[in-house]
Amino acid sequence: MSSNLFLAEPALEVAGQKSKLGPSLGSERTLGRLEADEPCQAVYASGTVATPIPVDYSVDATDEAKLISDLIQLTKPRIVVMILVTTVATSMIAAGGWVSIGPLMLLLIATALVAGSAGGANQIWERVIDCRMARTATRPLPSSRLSTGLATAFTASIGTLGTALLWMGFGFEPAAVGLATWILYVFAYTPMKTRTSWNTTMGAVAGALPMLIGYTAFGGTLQDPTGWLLFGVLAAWQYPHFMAIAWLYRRQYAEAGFCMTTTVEPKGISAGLQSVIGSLAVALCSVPLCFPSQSLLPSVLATLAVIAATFPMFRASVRFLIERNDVTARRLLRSSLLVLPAVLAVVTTRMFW
Ligand code: HEM
Ligand SMILES: CC(C)=CCC/C(C)=C/CC/C(C)=C/COP(=O)(O)OP(=O)(O)O
Repeated sequence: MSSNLFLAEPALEVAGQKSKLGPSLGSERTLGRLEADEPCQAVYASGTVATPIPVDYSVDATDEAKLISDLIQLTKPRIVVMILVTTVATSMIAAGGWVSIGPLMLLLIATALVAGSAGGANQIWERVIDCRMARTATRPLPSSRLSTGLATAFTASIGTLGTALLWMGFGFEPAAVGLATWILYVFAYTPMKTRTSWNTTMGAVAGALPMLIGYTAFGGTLQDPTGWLLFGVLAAWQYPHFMAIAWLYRRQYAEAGFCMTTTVEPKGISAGLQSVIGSLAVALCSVPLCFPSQSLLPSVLATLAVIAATFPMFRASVRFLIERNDVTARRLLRSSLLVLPAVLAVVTTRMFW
């Protein structure tokens, strides 16, 4: 099914509405292949035209600060920070307790560089289609505050440096996992976004693989079930996390031509069901992680804590399934961002008992 079905949905008030993008997007440029670094004009459904002003970075220190800010924005820093939170947890779980601060800092820097490079490569790939969404049109590339050449050089440099640091500091496995994550995110997930709503499953795999970077860096191996349970927690978590987002931005996704669950099934029942099942799966993967040793009492207490930690996201998912609107979706998104660190905190704390 194409996302045009979504546009035909009268309940969503965009029936029959064609994208109002300027002609330069369709005729002069091919999606994903921007010939020149010209600023795109994003014309939103409301008719508002956004034409960002390119910045000449050579002028003064303020512009240097803007350049740095744009380079940081290119890396999707908030996602990177959350990945680092998971890396701290998985490192301690693999080590069975505290880890030395020096190696941990090196691991966090290396992981941030590889993850930031993946986010940058994704934004380079999507620099034209990102013009079509209000959410992404003001990013540094669509608005031509950053040139594609500079973004590519930066992305390649930090990716190479991060992979080298992972390899030299922690060996082959974490570096290979980092590289595999990068490749899956950039070359599998990113092109799938405009083709099939299964892209979320590919995104969930790519998004969860970094769990195995921290795990293998601090003594775990890819053969350990614990590492894959941690992978399962993050893979499952991404369904409620993203289904809320897919609902909130469903009109923008549809107008831009992205194929998401909420554009192929605009009533949102599928999104709601995936959120509920994802939330249950988070708990299901977390419980065995509460039993790292024979001692029963701490394991049972940790199990209760992990169920309590997951519950807000489960409840928000059920409410979203029953009543699909922006309020329930926003609550679900907010709870997802709190529940992941909470669950990981419980599972990590269990290592100290
Ligand atoms: C299928 C996988 C995923 C998809 C499609 C996805 C998509 C998104 C999108 C589109 C946003 C922006 C929402 C907005 O602009 O309001 C977002 C926000 C966020 N995502 Fe994800 N995400 C995924 C997985 C992950 C993973 C693996 C992490 C980290 C472990 C993560 C962490 C975050 C965080 C922290 C935010 C909040 C950032 C903010 O406040 O803007 N996401 N996600
Ligand atoms: C170590 C390493 C390589 C880590 C990389 C992990 C990583 C970047 C995970 C992101 C997960 C994800 C699918 C985000 C959404 O991207 P999107 O393209 O849907 O978001 P957008 O629409 O905001 O661009």
